[in-house]
Amino acid sequence: MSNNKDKRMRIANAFRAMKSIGIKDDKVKPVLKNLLKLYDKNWELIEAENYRVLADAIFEKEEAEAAVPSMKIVNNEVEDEMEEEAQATEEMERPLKRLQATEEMGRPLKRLRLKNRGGQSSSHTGVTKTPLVRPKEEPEELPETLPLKLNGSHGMAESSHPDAENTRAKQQAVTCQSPGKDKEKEPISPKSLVAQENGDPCQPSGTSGNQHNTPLRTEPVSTSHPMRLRDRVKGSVSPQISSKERRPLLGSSSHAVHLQEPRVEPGIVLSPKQKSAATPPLIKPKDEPLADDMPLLVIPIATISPEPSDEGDSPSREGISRGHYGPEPSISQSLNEPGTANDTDSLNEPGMAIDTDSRNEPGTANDTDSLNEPRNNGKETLISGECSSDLVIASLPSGEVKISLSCDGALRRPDFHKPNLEAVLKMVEDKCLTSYDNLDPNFSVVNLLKEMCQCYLKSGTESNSKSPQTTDVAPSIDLLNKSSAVDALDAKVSVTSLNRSVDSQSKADVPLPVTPPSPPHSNVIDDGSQPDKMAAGDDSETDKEVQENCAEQTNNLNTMVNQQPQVTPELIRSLHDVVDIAKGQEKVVITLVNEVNDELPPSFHYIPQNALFQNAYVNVSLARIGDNNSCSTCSGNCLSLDTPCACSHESGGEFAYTTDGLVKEELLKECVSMNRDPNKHCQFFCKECPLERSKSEDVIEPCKGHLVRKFIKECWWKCGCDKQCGNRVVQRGISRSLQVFMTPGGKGWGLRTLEDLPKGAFVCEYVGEVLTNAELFDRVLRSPIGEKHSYPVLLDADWCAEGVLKDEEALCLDATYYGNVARFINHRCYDSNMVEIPVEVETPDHHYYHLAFFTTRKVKAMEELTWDYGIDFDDHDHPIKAFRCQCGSKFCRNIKRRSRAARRW
Ligand SMILES: C[S@@+](CC[C@H](N)C(=O)[O-])C[C@H]1O[C@@H](n2cnc3c(N)ncnc32)[C@H](O)[C@@H]1O
Repeated sequence: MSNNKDKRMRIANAFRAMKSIGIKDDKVKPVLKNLLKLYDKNWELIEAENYRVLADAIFEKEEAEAAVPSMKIVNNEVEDEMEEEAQATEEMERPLKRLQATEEMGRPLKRLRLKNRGGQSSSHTGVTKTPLVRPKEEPEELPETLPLKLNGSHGMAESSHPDAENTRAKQQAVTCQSPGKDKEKEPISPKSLVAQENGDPCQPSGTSGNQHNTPLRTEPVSTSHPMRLRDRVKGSVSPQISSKERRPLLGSSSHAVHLQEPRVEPGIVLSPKQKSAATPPLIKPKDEPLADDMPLLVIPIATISPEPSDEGDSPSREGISRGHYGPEPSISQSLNEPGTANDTDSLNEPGMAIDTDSRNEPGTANDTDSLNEPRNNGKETLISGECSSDLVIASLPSGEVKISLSCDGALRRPDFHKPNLEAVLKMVEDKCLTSYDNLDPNFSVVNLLKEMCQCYLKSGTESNSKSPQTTDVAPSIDLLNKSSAVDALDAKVSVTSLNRSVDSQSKADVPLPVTPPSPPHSNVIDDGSQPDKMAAGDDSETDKEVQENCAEQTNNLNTMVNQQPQVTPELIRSLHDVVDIAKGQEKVVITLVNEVNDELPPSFHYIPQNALFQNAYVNVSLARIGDNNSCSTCSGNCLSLDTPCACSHESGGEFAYTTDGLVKEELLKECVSMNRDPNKHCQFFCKECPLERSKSEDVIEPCKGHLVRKFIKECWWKCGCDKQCGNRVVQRGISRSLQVFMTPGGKGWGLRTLEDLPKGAFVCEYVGEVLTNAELFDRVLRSPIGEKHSYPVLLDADWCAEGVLKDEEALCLDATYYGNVARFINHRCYDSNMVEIPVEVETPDHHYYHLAFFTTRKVKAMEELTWDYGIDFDDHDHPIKAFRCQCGSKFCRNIKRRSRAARRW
């Protein structure tokens, strides 16, 4: 990448990063310029910690501008001096637009390689029984880059001509029978192989010897379920590890932008799970729409609670907010007792909202309508001697700080009516002015609170190495004590977090979280009905379960722990990510919530589209797309044509999507059935399986079989239709409202929908780095002990197209370091509510395709989205131990295994 391009890219990325946390471009520009100058164009400093320096500088500039109006003049002077930066600035918008355009087109961010290759085929196998998969026709134009064909002895694909298909079908051991019958017949071809690693960290779980001994089992038997590449247990992997140096680096002169071997930045390594912690409810109300520019999610950072007058009991020293006058509550009491305020009615000062509300359900800092029910059905009674009030400060990563004041004592008075907020403030100011000699006559509570926010932010970011109990918010406390606002609020102030401290001492002090982990079945949100019913789209049982689960989820929102935060850069960054883990790269904001423990958002790079790693070879040349693979004469929406255009050939002459953008029933059913009952579907056995070859080139095991998958083919660049054409669904990206959340059932993070989804709806694509299998194996084997590789997916849906796939053609996706929301989708045995379907977009070459998730039935808002990884829990010999499945499905394969084992015992 040239310097200029690099620079433009970095500028664009900086803008993008800021945008993702709600900072507008015009705010970024001058600050970025100044920083570039200040750091002598050292981008690393600016990019570090997700552009923290830049974000801080923008915040500081805003603060300074509020206080010092001449700030802009300074900037102008700098601007004059920085001719070169000005030039760079002019270019800032362009790369952004270019990037956006690229992303909209749904293609990988990188340019793909052009190089000769062997064994290519543009056609799908004709062996499938299903009408939706048709042989594709060979491109009419033969580009220079058209790969060389392999010779027949390797069983290579030739063309989609029926004869050729037949030939290939013969060359391939394609079968619709149990794979166990055929696998032993497959020749092992060790010739011309170089030594490869042993160990099998990523062997698909459906490929065990066990499996072949039990061909009638109903579990998936092919390797086409990518998630069978299991989490690796380091110790169990053979030490005879090969290195990738033995593999030639192919296409090193390629135009593709290659990712370097990613490193997980030490600064964002997650802290171990704090089992006894609970985080605040970060969720927005499910029925509120997400705003594009301003996420509605409020992230409660701190509660400032009036302390009881007895100083000796100060909870601030314990890192625990009491939030009440009167008897000291337990932590769990303080969660649900009055003490934290919601913000319903606000007086919106610029950049700050001060909310006073005495009607809200205490204990919640979210502005969640569903939680704002009056207590006791609105009938409040005065409890003599009890009075409490809380001040809650919540901040959005965009910089907006929200302060909520809850006056619980008022709730208890039947004669209470909501006063005018301005009058209240005026009263407070007057009181302060008359009570204190040394106050500035210009003193105002609003300014005081503003200051408090600033001090809070500053102290939070400066208190890394200090004890969270005492130092995080000391400046705020000092400020308030000095300014007498404490008295104005008729209380002293302690500051606590709604999140849990990672400090060991407070761990000991703080009770266990209030949200207990659910047993496997209690967290089942998906339908647990009979498979046939599922396939038939019977959603009635589902609805009931979903409602129950929604109620459960909503109830969980009421649970919140007032605990001390350790405000670290990691926490700050993760809070940024909480608002939109996609960092503005998707059309929708994707929030993240953790109502279960204090685990921070995981560390990975969000990418909205696949990115090539090193050796993976994907040919997307336009020349490969022939007239039979595109509809150049179409215009507008292909789905509105009387006669389906050429792009429907792949799916048997009719489009895969309905006019509503949903996958058609028949195709959906077929794909679901393929996962649920793979033995009923066509499987094929490679002459020389790339997967086995990746494991060991010394002794290549016979292919364990792959399902012949059905493809959806979408219109693409050579087509005449427009971007809104109904045959372009996956390439338009995520459009549904999704949320990453911490599952209560021990599955870690999961993905859920915030809106009702119809059956057949596109949810998201599985996005990650495109690797060769060999690269993946190397990566897994080299990964540090304890680092889990839970995110690989095989792209083997059409490996049957050729006899021997070259290394660089047998691809997989790894979302461990770079990925999208799909990396959070958990597994559910058998009756998952999503199914993966391969989608052809930019190349007819099925070595590479998009793996898209579609709903298998109606899915209710707040339901967890799941898919069946196809894990074989009976594969005891697998070097990677499968996780203990907590899917909660009635058909859980792991539960069966466990109960079988118990019976044997
Ligand atoms: C693709 S990741 C899914 C996201 C993951 N839960 C996380 O927190 O990042 C796959 C990993 O999630 C966990 N997982 C997924 N489904 C599960 C299930 N049904 N039961 C238990 N753990 C599961 C396993 O640790 C698995 O290796």
